[in-house]
Amino acid sequence: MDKIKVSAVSYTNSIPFVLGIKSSKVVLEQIDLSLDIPSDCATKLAEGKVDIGLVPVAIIPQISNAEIIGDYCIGSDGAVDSVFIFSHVPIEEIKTLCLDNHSRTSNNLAKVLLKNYWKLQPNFIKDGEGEWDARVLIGDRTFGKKGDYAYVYDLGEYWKKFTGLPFVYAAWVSTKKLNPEFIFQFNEALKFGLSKRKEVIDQIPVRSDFDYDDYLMNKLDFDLNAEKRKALNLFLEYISKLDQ
Ligand SMILES: C=C(O[C@@H]1C=C(C(=O)O)C=C[C@H]1O)C(=O)O
Repeated sequence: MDKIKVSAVSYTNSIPFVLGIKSSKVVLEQIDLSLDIPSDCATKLAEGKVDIGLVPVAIIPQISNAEIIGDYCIGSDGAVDSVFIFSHVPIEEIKTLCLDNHSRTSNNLAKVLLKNYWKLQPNFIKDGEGEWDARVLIGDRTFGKKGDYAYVYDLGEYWKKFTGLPFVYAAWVSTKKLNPEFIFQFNEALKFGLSKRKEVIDQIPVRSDFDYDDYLMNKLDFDLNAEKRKALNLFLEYISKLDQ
């Protein structure tokens, strides 16, 4: 039987999921797993190169037959500590915001908040396209960087201020009709990985400028509950009203 192709995010936030998957013999023998930056997870799922991806939620409307599977996601309820607008000037003075080429969700979250919460209209550029006074940065590349910028805006925190809701950055999405038994086993593997977070943290070399324990245990919130689904639908609605 053909293996189910799975792409997961290659960042620290996904280590518990990956550990859970790798610990499940029954899941492992049914899949081919690759680890990719979020924008590549998205492209691989959109192009049919994988059947399941831990994909940035912003791309879900562009994928036909997309179905969220399981009970877990990469989310936060307030500040997440790895999704930022880093700026050299106060937010209302930003002229050009450089987007993060690893991201799909957080680039859109920045656009949604700038338009609807801060009521601002800066220019947006891709990395490498020119000068900027502020940038979106996500994932491990943000660790230890907060001190490098005069103004730091955690987008999970501002989404919560704006809507009162938690946020979903990435979810497990499948494009293939999967056997419910496999989905159950996959979900159990994710749950097991999350239960081993303390062990995961013990394996990561300590750094003085980033608190892995606080990040994986408190800031990230992996439960795809009803509030997060509500937030996800609201976010997708806001994205549909952006002039892209
Ligand atoms: C919280 C995060 O969630 C992520 C943010 C994503 C995005 O902006 O597209 C996609 C996947 C997740 O890794 C993060 O990477 O810091």
